[in-house]
Amino acid sequence: MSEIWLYVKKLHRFAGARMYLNLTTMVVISLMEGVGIFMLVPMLHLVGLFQSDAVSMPLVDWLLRPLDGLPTDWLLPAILLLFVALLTGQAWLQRFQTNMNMAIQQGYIRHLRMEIYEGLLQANWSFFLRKRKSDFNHIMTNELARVTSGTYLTLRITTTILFTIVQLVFAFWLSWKLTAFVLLCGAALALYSKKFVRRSQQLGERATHLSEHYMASVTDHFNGIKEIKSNRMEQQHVHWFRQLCMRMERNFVQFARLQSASQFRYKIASAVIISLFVYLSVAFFKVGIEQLAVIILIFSRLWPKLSGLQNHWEQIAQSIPAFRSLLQLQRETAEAQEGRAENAASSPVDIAKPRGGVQRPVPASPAEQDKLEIREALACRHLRFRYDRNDAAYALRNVSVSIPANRMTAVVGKSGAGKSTFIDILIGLMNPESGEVLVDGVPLTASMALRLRNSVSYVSQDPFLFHGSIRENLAIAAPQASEEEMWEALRFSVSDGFVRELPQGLDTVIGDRGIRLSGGERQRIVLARAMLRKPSVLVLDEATSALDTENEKKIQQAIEQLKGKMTIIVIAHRLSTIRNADQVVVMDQGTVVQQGNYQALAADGAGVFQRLLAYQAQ
Ligand SMILES: Nc1ncnc2c1ncn2[C@@H]1O[C@H](COP(=O)(O)OP(=O)(O)OP(=O)(O)O)[C@@H](O)[C@H]1O
Repeated sequence: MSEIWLYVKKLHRFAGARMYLNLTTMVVISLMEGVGIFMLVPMLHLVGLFQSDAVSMPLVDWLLRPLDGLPTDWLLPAILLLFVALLTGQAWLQRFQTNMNMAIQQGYIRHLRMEIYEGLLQANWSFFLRKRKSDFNHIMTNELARVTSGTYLTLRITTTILFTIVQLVFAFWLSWKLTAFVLLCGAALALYSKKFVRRSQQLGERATHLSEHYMASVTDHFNGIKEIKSNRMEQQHVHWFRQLCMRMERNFVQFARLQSASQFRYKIASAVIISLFVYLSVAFFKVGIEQLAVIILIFSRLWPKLSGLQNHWEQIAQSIPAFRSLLQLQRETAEAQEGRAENAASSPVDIAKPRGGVQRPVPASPAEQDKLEIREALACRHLRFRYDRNDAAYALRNVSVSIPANRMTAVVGKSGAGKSTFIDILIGLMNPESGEVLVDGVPLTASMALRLRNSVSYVSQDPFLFHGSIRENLAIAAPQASEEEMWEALRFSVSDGFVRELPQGLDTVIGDRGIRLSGGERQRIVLARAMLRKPSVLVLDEATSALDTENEKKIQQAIEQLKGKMTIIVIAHRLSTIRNADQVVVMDQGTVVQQGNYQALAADGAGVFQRLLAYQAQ
């Protein structure tokens, strides 16, 4: 339950006075409804249905006092007019409250979405290494919807309780004995219904687990659709998917059954209670017919609200696991914020939970565009790093390298040697377990790392393009870039030719992850995008691996023109591409085994580099 209150408090912080106005409006609406019910008595009296005098009813006397001086013939129209005015006022307020509710609810959803998304984007890279990406989709869609509807239901329960209290005050006024009797029955029913709430929570946990699984599998399957189709694995996937869908269906049906079973019992109980109630009123409490009519009216309005309360309660219990998942994610992202001082010392695997509530993501401290330029060298000393501290294997062991500014450094080595890990630490994406990164001799802090990355353009082995036009994919890196600058960047990456030939040129939509382009074309667009940022450090991690020799050569020449203007770090498997590097760093099993210029390393017969060259020459 504490999770729910945290989100109700968030709603309170978000909606502020509007939340109180909303609650107050609800109370006023229920008061008006109570008064409307009371007014039925004098109306029925005036049309001759009730024999006794209406003024024997408490409150009615007070309500009708303003009509005292009126002639008898005007009394009924006057009361009817009042009745219409009252119901019109109530309907207006109801409309106002519904609209306000919707505005608050939708605003709250947007607020939560933004909070989670910002929190995620500001989390450090180590956080993402531990997580399954589909879980974010799941939380941001399904779980967020469950949480917002759960929060809203909690508010509705609060207003229903307020409504109930107001109506009960009316009922107590009329007959405290009958009201106490109904309340006792209600309490007994609520106790009996606890088991339904418990079961709802269990089903909710299963629903969370299943839909998480569903989202992860669907994402995986469509990411791997080419393999599935090429290897004719459709049937296995369909069969597996059917099983999962059936489990989800069973879970939802079970929850619906649980709800209908609890409503069924409520309905039977209400029939028994109403019968007992009427019998006791007439046989024991000797309640007047007007009071009995009003009490029955009040309870007939109240009882569905009480059974609705039970229904809402079960739905809230069902959504508690979603509250937990969301809260857990927000805590973890808050803890993994980039720029937090403690991140500098923490490993990716031992993040502690913050005590108390969710922390508001702290915006990245340095100004967004504040760049950290390297004047002399980007270096590291005695770096050691493990992806998992429970694992004995180190991805980096005692790595010390200096990368001179405005020169080209190539990092080479066998697959798994630690090249990408080294670069990730160098640009401050991850923190080493021990050792340090130095920018011009100054140890890299968490906030410096953010500024350093403002100066870096990183092109990965797996180029990221989104479903949009080439222009949009370029502009995401440099929104202010002019058309001419875009073409210049495309010329650099030898992609201006093929882009010009596309049906809509720069405005051609390239499909999901750039699927309508070839692997090499995708790499070239991403390289152009990297250049548009006008970086002072360019990191190319196997960035031209999918290119044909001719285009790779052209790009290589273009990159060489950059020497002296920016710091270039190239990770390459094809060693012919790094012949003109100023420095080559050779890695093997997490350590730097050789360092020097290409020719010197190639001449070293005992070195790893010569063996790598020899393999490629075969
Ligand atoms: N996210 C991760 N979690 C756990 N271990 C990892 C992770 N990423 C890499 N490793 C391990 O760390 C070691 C170094 O990997 P890294 O990706 O840095 O090698 P690499 O030299 O860049 O390889 P490649 O040339 O194949 O890209 C490998 O043993 C790898 O299995």
